[in-house]
Amino acid sequence: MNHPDHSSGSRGPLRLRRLDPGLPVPSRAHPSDAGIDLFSAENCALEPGHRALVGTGVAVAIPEGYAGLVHPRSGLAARAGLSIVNAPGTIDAGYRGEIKVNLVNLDPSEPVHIGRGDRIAQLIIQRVELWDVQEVDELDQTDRGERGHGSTGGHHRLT
Ligand SMILES: O=c1ccn([C@H]2C[C@H](O)[C@@H](COP(=O)(O)OP(=O)(O)OP(=O)(O)O)O2)c(=O)[nH]1
Ligand SMILES: [Mg+2]
Repeated sequence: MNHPDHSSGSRGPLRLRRLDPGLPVPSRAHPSDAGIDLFSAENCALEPGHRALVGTGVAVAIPEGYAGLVHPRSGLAARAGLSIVNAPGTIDAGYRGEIKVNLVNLDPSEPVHIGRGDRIAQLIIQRVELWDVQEVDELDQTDRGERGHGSTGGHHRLT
């Protein structure tokens, strides 16, 4: 069966520069995966609760109207407690610097060792709408109104 190629559409592929040619070009592990896996350009050790801004050795040119979101990888999260402080990190369309990942070790007792070349995060490119902001005196009335932060209940065994 033929599968149409939705990988790049008419906008072309994501343009990426390797700032560190010793690392492979980031790619999807499977053709239909959402995330492009990003490599660590560094070796680092993270003690429990500690964080580090880790380079990926790549810069990208995301087209206007899109953003890059840097998400954690679930395997490393489950196995080692590795996450990202600002998950998901936002890569603006105009940004041409190195993508960096603010890794954090959420394991309570074990350090996490990151090796150069390890896949530490995944980049997801999403369409975004670029809204202007207009200040107003009144907002429209809705059923929810100002109720939030658990106002609908449903937290098992919490008051
Ligand atoms: O995980 C991340 C998040 C951001 N960035 C880069 C790309 C992004 O376009 C830029 C700014 O990110 P953001 O707007 O989230 O940070 P800020 O603290 O608001 O910085 P700025 O004042 O530069 O906008 O930093 C990364 O490399 N990795
Ligand atoms: Mg900003």
